[in-house]
Amino acid sequence: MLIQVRDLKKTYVSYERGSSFIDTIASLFKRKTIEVTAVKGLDLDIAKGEIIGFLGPNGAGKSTTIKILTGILHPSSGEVQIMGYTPWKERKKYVMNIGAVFGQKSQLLWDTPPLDAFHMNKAIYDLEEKQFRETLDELVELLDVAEVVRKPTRQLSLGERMKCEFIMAMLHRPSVVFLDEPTIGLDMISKEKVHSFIQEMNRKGVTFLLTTHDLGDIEELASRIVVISHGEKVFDDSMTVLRNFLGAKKIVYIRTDFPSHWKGINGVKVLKQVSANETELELETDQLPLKDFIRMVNERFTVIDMSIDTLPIEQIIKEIYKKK
Ligand SMILES: Nc1ncnc2c1ncn2[C@@H]1O[C@H](COP(=O)(O)OP(=O)(O)OP(=O)(O)O)[C@@H](O)[C@H]1O
Repeated sequence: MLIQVRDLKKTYVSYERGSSFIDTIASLFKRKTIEVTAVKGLDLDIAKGEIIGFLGPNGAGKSTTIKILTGILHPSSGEVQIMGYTPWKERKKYVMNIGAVFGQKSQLLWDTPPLDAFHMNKAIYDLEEKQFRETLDELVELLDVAEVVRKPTRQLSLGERMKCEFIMAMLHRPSVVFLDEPTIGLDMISKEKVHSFIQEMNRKGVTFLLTTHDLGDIEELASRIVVISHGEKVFDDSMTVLRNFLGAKKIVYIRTDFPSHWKGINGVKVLKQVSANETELELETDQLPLKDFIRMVNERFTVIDMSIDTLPIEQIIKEIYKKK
């Protein structure tokens, strides 16, 4: 295993501050502690080459976990082994092997071109000139930013800047890359570019842990989904299993030549009567298999139009969040 997390716990301890003057004075003598357990015994195994979609509602403990895995934060207890390193113990050596991209935080320098920041990283990571050149040329070509990297960062569009953030994170050829909301604020085309870049890097063997609230990122990229809620893992499996989480449900839109009636049919629920002849249905295929449903529809109605979809992933994730 490339990443191994065992019974990871993190409790933050803070002190309650009084709101009144008297409370403030009193707190100088006796401070009331507040404990928040952000991560409550997390186990996680990630193999080389996986792209993990790491999801959870606000306050679930995602950032806390990522901070521990990148070595920024010490856990309260538990073990983490990433490529043989314990991140918070051997941070200097460890960071040579990892990269990170934060959608909301820049690693570039505002007033200078990204190219200067790339050279700064070359010095920090002590990269050989030849390797640095080769990697830089490859990344610049892949992301199509030959002109962009020469302009001051403050003049770049968000999409251009994000591409440069990726170059910054990948120059030292890390094996594991942590992505935190890497497509936040990007338009569809820039998102696609970022997605295909991540996929290309993944084909070359890079493992990604992707934290995002954007389910488009997850659907496009993740080979496995890990969901945490209130500091505990509530789901860890493939996208296929996730899609079947609420049972084998399908959403059927159907337009018939005359008004259709669905009352009393086992496994069929009307979600929306779009118009007299158009209906949106939820089909429970455990109770009424798709082939039987289609046969029944053909016997009863003349179908003008029909579409059959899986449940929207948003709905499934919402149910998983509620699980805890
Ligand atoms: N430095 C801190 N001191 C005290 N409590 C903290 C601290 N950092 C985080 N917490 C608390 O720990 C819990 C988990 O927070 P965390 O930031 O890890 O969640 P998250 O899943 O990343 O949320 P979001 O999606 O909103 O970024 C929250 O209840 C939060 O208030």
